[in-house]
Amino acid sequence: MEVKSRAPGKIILAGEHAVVHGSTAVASSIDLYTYVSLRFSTPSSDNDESLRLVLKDTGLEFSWPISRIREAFPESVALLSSKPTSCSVECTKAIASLVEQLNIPEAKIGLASGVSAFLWLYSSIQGFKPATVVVTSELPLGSGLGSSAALCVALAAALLAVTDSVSVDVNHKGWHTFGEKELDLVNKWALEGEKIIHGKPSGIDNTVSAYGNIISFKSGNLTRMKSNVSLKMLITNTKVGRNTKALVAGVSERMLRHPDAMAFVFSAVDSISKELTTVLHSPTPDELSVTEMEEKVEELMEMNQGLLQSMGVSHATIETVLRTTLKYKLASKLTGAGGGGCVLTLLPTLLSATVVDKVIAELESSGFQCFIAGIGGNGVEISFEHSS
Ligand SMILES: Nc1ncnc2c1ncn2[C@@H]1O[C@H](COP(=O)(O)OP(=O)(O)OP(=O)(O)O)[C@@H](O)[C@H]1O
Ligand SMILES: C[C@@](O)(CCO)CC(=O)[O-]
Ligand SMILES: [Mg+2]
Repeated sequence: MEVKSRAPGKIILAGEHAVVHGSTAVASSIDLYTYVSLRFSTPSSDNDESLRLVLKDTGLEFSWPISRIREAFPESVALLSSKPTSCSVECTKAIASLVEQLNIPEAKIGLASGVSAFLWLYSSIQGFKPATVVVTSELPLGSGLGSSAALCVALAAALLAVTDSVSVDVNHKGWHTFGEKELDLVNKWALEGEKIIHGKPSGIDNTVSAYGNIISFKSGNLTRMKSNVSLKMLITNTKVGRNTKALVAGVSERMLRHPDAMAFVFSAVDSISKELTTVLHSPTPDELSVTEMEEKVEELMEMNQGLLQSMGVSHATIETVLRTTLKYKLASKLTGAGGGGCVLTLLPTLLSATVVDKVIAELESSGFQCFIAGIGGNGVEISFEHSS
C-alpha cells in the first residue's frame, strides 16, 4: 500500500515576524501543494533494509541503512507517535551526524534542515521500519510561501496515517481530510519539524497548512475565519533566495537592541491584523462595499509593509516590486519571512484585465515571476493506493 498526503502552502496577509513575538497574524492557504508518498519496503524489494528519501524538486536522493538509524536514536524515540516531542540535544547531534555524512552539495545545503526534520519525524512516528519516502512540491522552496511547513505537515500526515494514533479509513478512495483530533496531532508534529527548520516558529505556517482556509493566529491559538470575501492576490517571486531561520533571528536581535521601539512596532502590527480580521469577517452585500473593503485591505497591507521595513526584513527586489505596482495604484507587501522571496499585490475586483497584464509584464521584465494562486482552500489531505 502507498500512503499519499498533500499539504498546501500559504500566504501571510498581515503579521509575519510580529507573530513570533506574540502579535496577531492573518494567513490563508493557497492551492499549491507539497506531496509526500510513503511506501514500506516488502521483504522481496531491493531496499528492504534501508530508509530512502527522494527529494524530487532538488533531484537529490538519500538512503540510510536501518541499522544506522537504530544506532542514532534510542529505542524509546520510536514510541512517540501519539506524543509530539521536541528533538532533544542528543537527538539533534545524532541527526547532524547522519546528515553530515550525506555530503549535500554546498549550493543545496539549505536542504540539510529539511532532511533533519524528516529524520526526526520519521523515526519518532514510524520507528525503524524500512521504507521509501518521495517528496515533490508545486511551491517554490525558501520563498515565503511556507514550503517548510507544507513539507512538515505532509510528512506528519503520511507518517501518522499508518499508526494506531489516528483512525482513518484506508479503503476510502481519493483525497480525504482528517478528523479534528487527527488534524491536531498532525499539526503538533509538524510544529516539531518546523522547529528544526526555523529555530523559533510561531506555528502559523503549519497551522494554516494543516487546517486550510483563512486563519487569524495569536500565540498558538487559531481562529478559523469563514470569510465572506474572496480576495485576488498576485504573487510575485523575486527569486532571491533567503532563509527564514536567519531572518527570524535577525528580527529578534533587533528587538534586543531596541526593545521599546520594537514593542511598539509589534503592537502596531497586532492592531493591523486585528483590523484585517474584522474587515474580512464583515458581510459585503454589494459592489460598493466590496470596493471599500478592498481599499481597507490595501491600506492595511501598505501599513504592514512599512512596519516590516522597520523590522529590517525587506529587500531591494521587494522595493522594486512595490514601486512597480504603485505605478498602477496597486498595494503590495512582502509575505512570509521576507529578505527576498515573494510579494503579494491585491488585485481589486474592478481592476481591468489589461492593467493586470501590464503590471505582470512589467514585473516579469525585471526578471520576477508572477502568478495568481487560489486562496483559502482545504488543508492537508491523504489518500491510500492499494496495489492490485
Ligand atoms: N519540497 C521540499 N524538498 C526538500 N526540502 C524542502 C522542501 N520544502 C521545504 N524544504 C526545506 O525547507 C527549507 C525552506 O524553508 P524556509 O522556512 O526557509 O522557507 P519557506 O518555508 O519556503 O518560506 P517561509 O517560511 O517564509 O514561508 C528548504 O531549504 C528545505 O530545507
Ligand atoms: C516570519 C514568520 O513569521 C512567518 C514565515 O512564514 C515566521 C513564523 O511565524 O514562524
Ligand atoms: Mg518556512
